[in-house]
Amino acid sequence: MLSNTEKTMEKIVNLCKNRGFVYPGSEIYGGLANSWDYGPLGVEFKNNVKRAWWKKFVQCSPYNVGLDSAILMNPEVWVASGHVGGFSDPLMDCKDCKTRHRADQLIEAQAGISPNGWSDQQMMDFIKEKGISCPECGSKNFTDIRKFNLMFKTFQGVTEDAKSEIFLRPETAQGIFVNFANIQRTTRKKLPFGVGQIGKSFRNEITPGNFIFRIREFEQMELEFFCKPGTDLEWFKYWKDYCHNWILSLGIKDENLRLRDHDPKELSHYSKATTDIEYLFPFGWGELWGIADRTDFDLTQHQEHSTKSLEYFDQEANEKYIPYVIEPSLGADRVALAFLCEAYDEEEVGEGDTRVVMHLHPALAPYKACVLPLSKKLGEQAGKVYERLADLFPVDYDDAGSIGKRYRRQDEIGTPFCITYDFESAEDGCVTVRDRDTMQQERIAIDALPGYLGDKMHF
Ligand SMILES: Nc1ncnc2c1ncn2[C@@H]1O[C@H](COP(=O)(O)OP(=O)(O)OP(=O)(O)O)[C@@H](O)[C@H]1O
Repeated sequence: MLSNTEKTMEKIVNLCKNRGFVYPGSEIYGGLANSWDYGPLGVEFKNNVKRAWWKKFVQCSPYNVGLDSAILMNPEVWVASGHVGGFSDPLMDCKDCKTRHRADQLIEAQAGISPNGWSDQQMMDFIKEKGISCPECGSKNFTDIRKFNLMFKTFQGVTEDAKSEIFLRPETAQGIFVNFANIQRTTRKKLPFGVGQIGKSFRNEITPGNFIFRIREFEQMELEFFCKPGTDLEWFKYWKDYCHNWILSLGIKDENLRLRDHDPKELSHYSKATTDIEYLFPFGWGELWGIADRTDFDLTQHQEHSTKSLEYFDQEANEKYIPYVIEPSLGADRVALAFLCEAYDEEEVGEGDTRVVMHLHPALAPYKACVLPLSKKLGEQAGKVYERLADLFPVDYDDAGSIGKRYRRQDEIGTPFCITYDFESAEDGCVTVRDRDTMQQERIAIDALPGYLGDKMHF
């Protein structure tokens, strides 16, 4: 089994392009930098990632409900949230090769420390003092830091003036905060409760890259969990463990994960505690999931700016207060990339023979099984097995080439089971099921297949 540092992004990206997981965006027009399209396998896979999140964070949680709020919001929302004034990255240009960089990322990459919470001046001083250099040309000749707002701006309606200016949301969370009172009133939920949402977000990133790790149009899976002030640190721990377990249960190894607590100097001014769950990508450690205790900051801001009360009446305590919020925020594309990196493997099978295999958890695999007739003559009966299963799960059908070649094609796209219909199948009502990971085969009754596959998808 390859370790994560032995895997290369090049091989993973090529597999994704060649097998229809992810294509470069607008490719026939020469592409659009850092935009990607999910192909036939990619859309199934990414939907499975989102479903797996929804299942555990909304469906199975006794506390949480879901929401799907609009991408375009009243611009005042972004004033209240702090995004208009503060959602910017520290940008620096290399005066020699003219490349553009994020000062915080240069420090992190070259000095190995996180400058979260530092002022621009502190970063500039540090860069000069430690001789941080341009990763492209090695020069130390940088411009001063300029602030660059990451929100995409456009216009609503026919007039393109300041009054019709509108933003594409840079996070889904604010849609939850502005609906807090609606949701609480209509569901009659008592604290603690949470609201989960999956949706597109847009950030005009200065340095996008590393395939789908950092893109300008991406999807987030966010939970805003509202609780009584004073209970927040307990819930912070609860959700941190819950997130960690979710990711382990879908096949990511703990050795490729690290939970990094922000130290007090690094914390945002409104946050009491923040932990990032980081993953060891082939290009190094990267943030996967940000989990933060945001106190009552967001609801207080919206209460002030909207002048609508966002207080909660606690019947038991007979008091009113603004709830505290715990926010676990995860990028769907970013965690999809982590699952792809984790799953990718090249294995020796027999002398001088290797196979490429994606060990995706069955819940995430684009196809749960592939039905293979041993001979084309068995196509009609095998087709019936396929139809029966296709009604329940996404499954593939392949009758081209030798069984060995067909297995390899399915291994490469992560199909966990290959189901061979052979000349005995009509008589004994059974098929041979081959397991992708162990390559072991077992004989299973056709009638038992739905239950067999269903059990394997559990996590
Ligand atoms: N440009 C992006 N492309 C893909 N996913 C993203 C992007 N920006 C954020 N995310 C995802 O959304 C999550 C929450 O967003 P958050 O604002 O906390 O990120 P961030 O701390 O700004 O990330 P980074 O430091 O990597 O820019 C991140 O942990 C990540 O999984």
